[in-house]
Amino acid sequence: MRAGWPVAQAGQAVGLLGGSFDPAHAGHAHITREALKRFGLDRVWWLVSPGNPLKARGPAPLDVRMKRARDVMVHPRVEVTDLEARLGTRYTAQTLQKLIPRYQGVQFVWLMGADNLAGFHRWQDWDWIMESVPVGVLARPGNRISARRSVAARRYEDARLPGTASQLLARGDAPRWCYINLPLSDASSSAIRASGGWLS
Ligand SMILES: Nc1ncnc2c1ncn2[C@@H]1O[C@H](COP(=O)(O)OP(=O)(O)OP(=O)(O)O)[C@@H](O)[C@H]1O
Ligand SMILES: O=C(O)c1ccc[n+]([C@@H]2O[C@H](COP(=O)([O-])O)[C@@H](O)[C@H]2O)c1
Repeated sequence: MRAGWPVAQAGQAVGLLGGSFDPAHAGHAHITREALKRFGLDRVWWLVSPGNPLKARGPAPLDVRMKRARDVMVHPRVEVTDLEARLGTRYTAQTLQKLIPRYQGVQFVWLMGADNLAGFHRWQDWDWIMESVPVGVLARPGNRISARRSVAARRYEDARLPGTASQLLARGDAPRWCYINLPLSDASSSAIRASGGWLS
């Protein structure tokens, strides 16, 4: 593999946290540490997106967001990556379609905050994602009810693991997903941008 590609061994469980990270903040670091522990993951890779396909506004340059992300997330089992730029993908399903065969034997787990579960059914090939990798959802202030009532939560109700069984998320076949409660962080990139505290 080319230098710069993250490394994982067959048999390991790797969580993928995709985001614009515009900018990365303490909430991202918090849910990442929780996901490592609660979902029994070996590693987490942050996928710093070249640009969210559903957002009209372009983000700050990728190298600037990567640098900030590496400053915010310092952990021996977490890697900040530009994998989507390397793979030439912007949609999550396409990213997974390229990543899974590249890392044979690695069990990927898609991670996201509850706000993203609420709108997950608008993602490209979202049901393919559900059928292909376990999904770990992390509570976020204000999104509990919309996530619970979402199209994805209702369609895949039978595939939901209770929060008390979260350690099993990566240890079985998709579809399986798990919503975990955790101490909430109200940090958000949009609030940081609105306060002018980023790139000013
Ligand atoms: N405070 C938080 N609590 C739980 N999940 C979060 C939190 N902040 C971000 N996330 C999750 O992290 C992932 C990447 O988030 P993203 O880069 O979009 O940051 P954001 O703060 O949600 O940005 P924005 O405010 O611009 O929407 C998403 O799955 C999002 O749901
Ligand atoms: O694949 C899609 O259709 C899709 C639609 C919206 C968001 N995503 C992914 O969701 C992650 C969070 O996006 P964002 O912009 O809210 O940080 C990021 O990895 C995006 O690529 C993916």
